Amino acid sequence: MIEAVGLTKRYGAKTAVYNLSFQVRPGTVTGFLGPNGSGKSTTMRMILGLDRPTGGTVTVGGQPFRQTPNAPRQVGALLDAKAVHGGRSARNHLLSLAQLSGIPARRVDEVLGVVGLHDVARKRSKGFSLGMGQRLGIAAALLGDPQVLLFDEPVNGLDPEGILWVRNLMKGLAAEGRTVFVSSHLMSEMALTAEHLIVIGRGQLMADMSVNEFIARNSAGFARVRTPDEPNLREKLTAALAEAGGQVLPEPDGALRVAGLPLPRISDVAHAADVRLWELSPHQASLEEAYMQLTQGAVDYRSTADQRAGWQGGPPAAAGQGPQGGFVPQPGAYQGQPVPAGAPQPQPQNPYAAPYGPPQPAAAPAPASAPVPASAPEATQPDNRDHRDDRDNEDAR
Ligand SMILES: Nc1ncnc2c1ncn2[C@@H]1O[C@H](COP(=O)(O)OP(=O)(O)OP(=O)(O)O)[C@@H](O)[C@H]1O
Repeated sequence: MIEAVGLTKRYGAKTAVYNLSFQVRPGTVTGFLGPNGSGKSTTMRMILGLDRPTGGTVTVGGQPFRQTPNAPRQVGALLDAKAVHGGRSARNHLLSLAQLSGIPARRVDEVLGVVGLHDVARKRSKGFSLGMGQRLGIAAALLGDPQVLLFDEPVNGLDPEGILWVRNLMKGLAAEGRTVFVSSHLMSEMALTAEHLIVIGRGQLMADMSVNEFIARNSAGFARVRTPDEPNLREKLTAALAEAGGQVLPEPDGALRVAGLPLPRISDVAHAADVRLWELSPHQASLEEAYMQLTQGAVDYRSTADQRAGWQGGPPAAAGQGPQGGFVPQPGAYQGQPVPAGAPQPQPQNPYAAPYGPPQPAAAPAPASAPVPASAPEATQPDNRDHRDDRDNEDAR
């Protein structure tokens, strides 16, 4: 298990990570998400003892990484796949790592087989494609057969087959009871790979919960409604639903997406308007939409075009798209419980984002593991990173 308590990292005036507390448990893949510059790599480097925290602690298996006996056999990591001596062959690169940690040479050939690089094992890695480099980095992480694995953007540069391979590898490692902590920007991929998510924004914890709970809390549900294909029925229903307080959007296939009204109310409104329904189904947004919603205020770098357009997150999810591309009915407004008048609103999880979508019925209270920091960290400074000047990085070398 990885455990961070009050983890903080400052680089001069810049606060990269602030008061971060979380646990990464064995037996599941835990996704680590956050916008660019939110502190994911810094957190991973602190877990691995490569950066020293300014405050707080982080342990792996109960001990700080630097005090872990025979650490490469306990913890494996892929942080930067390019951090390889390009003049060496893949096999020699892994052999040198194995020798440093007392790992037998036969394990090198094993992991080359696992990552599918056996045919190019004797080729110099400087000729490797991005995807091959990622595979070599993953091989290095697996070398010590560790119980704890950290992967920073492991699918970077991989083709669809490689992405599928990484997904199955991560799940397989977790199924063996290992702790697997993986950062990624690919939401759809995370939805398929991770069961649990830790989301940070500007160095602070924003969410620590299962993928399903994350989607349920951070995206508004909606209903898909379809009328018979007869003149004016759709328009008539649209007007009646809007009158009843619903937000109605046309779907490309002729159906309507309705937010803000429970399913029974939609049915009653349609009945009163004398419109027959051919479809009335509950839907939930995708992980990507939920993520955009949660992190929209915590993004450091955004196109000026997005700012001019008042960008508020991604486009609505494709009709009926759940996290795995399927339908995900959620408890709430669309599952038959009427919304009581004056019902308490859920407490927003997100310290940055404004509420989005229609009001939802009262949600379960936020878990203790997802606190909103009481005080904001120092103002974000422009990215002026310079690893050459960073003493912690010098220590690590
Ligand atoms: N050595 C350093 N010196 C100064 N600032 C740094 C250093 N390392 C990181 N930072 C800053 O800390 C913040 C967090 O950076 P970090 O690389 O951890 O984010 P990230 O979430 O991994 O980003 P990305 O998704 O873009 O890789 C950034 O604003 C970055 O500029």
